Amino acid sequence: MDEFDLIHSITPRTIHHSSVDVGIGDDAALYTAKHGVQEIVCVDTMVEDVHFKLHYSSPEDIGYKALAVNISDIAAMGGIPKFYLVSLAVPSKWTESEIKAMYEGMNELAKLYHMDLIGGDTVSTSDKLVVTVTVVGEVEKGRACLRSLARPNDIVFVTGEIGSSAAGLSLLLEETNPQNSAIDTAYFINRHKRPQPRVSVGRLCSSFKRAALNDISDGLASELNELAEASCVSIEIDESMLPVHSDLPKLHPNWKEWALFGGEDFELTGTISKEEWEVLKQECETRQLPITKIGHVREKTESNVILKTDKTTMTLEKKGYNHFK
Ligand SMILES: Nc1ncnc2c1ncn2[C@@H]1O[C@H](COP(=O)(O)OP(=O)(O)O)[C@@H](O)[C@H]1O
Ligand SMILES: Cc1ncc(C[n+]2csc(CCOP(=O)(O)OP(=O)(O)O)c2C)c(N)n1
Ligand SMILES: [Mg+2]
Ligand SMILES: [Mg+2]
Ligand SMILES: [Mg+2]
Repeated sequence: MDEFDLIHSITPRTIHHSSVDVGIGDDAALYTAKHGVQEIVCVDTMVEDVHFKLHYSSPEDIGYKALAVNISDIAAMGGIPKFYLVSLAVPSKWTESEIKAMYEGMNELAKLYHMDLIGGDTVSTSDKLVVTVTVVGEVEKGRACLRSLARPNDIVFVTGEIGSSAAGLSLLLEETNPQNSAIDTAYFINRHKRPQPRVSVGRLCSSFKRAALNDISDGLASELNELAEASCVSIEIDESMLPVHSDLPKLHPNWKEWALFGGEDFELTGTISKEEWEVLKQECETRQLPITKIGHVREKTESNVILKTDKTTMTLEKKGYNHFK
């Protein structure tokens, strides 16, 4: 396989945004930034055997998720994703058609969000596949949903459902073997392989006076701790209010661990004032975007995050996925 042929073959024929002055083909990309908006830039890497295994992930799945997790970070800022760059370290055993299939997976999402591939890098590696995606997006000036914007008495919410991705991973790794054949295991596996970034909810949140957001990559507990730390507040959530799929408890007795610490839900969790919550909830309902109140924000105490169950009240530690633990 020739590196230059590959680059040529993945170069988009059409560009959605006329603000792209130079895309793939020069030393760097050029685009003209707009007035009145802030540019958002984020990058996330996925590594074979750390983020996915090849025996259950197709090249399309890998490409899809590598872009999805970055779009999710743009969503968590309340922004619109616009451009992406892809850096690949590919083991020599990969064929050109497998690499192109990875781009097909990315393209599925890029089409949905009218995003343009504007650059990247390609190198060979002797061992595992490494995919790094950078996404550029934008948000109206001053409207980003920063982690530091939570205030006492705010409502704490989460979109969609949590724990399903971790359940899917557990099924894929055959750590969970459901006895109940009525459970749609493919649903959970799909939630793990094909997370749906919550751009619409992020955009709605950015239209309110003040909303804090974080996307759930490392797990709800970890992300709520980050929100509490960044805003110098404490967050109290109620276990009985956590939105989970009705089959999740049937899959494993430890399903609550999946919901709180599993991660990779790529849902949004955040906070908003009580008054604005009522409007946000209504707007989400109208658009059929699932969103659930799970607790509220308090003045800072020793515990950053407090979990209330029917029996106890405890500190919810910043436990979850951690690359160096
Ligand atoms: N190796 C690194 N060098 C510089 N900044 C980093 C590095 N790793 C992470 N960051 C920054 O630290 C912050 C938290 O990163 P991370 O936990 O990966 O966020 P997320 O979960 O949203 O992807 C982000 O602002 C990110 O850009
Ligand atoms: C084979 C395999 N083992 C474990 C996991 C679980 N896992 C890997 S990384 C991760 C956290 C999210 O990834 P990270 O690189 O921390 O993304 P970021 O927080 O930067 O968005 C989780 C839950 C997985 N997806 N695949
Ligand atoms: Mg990251
Ligand atoms: Mg994030
Ligand atoms: Mg992480």
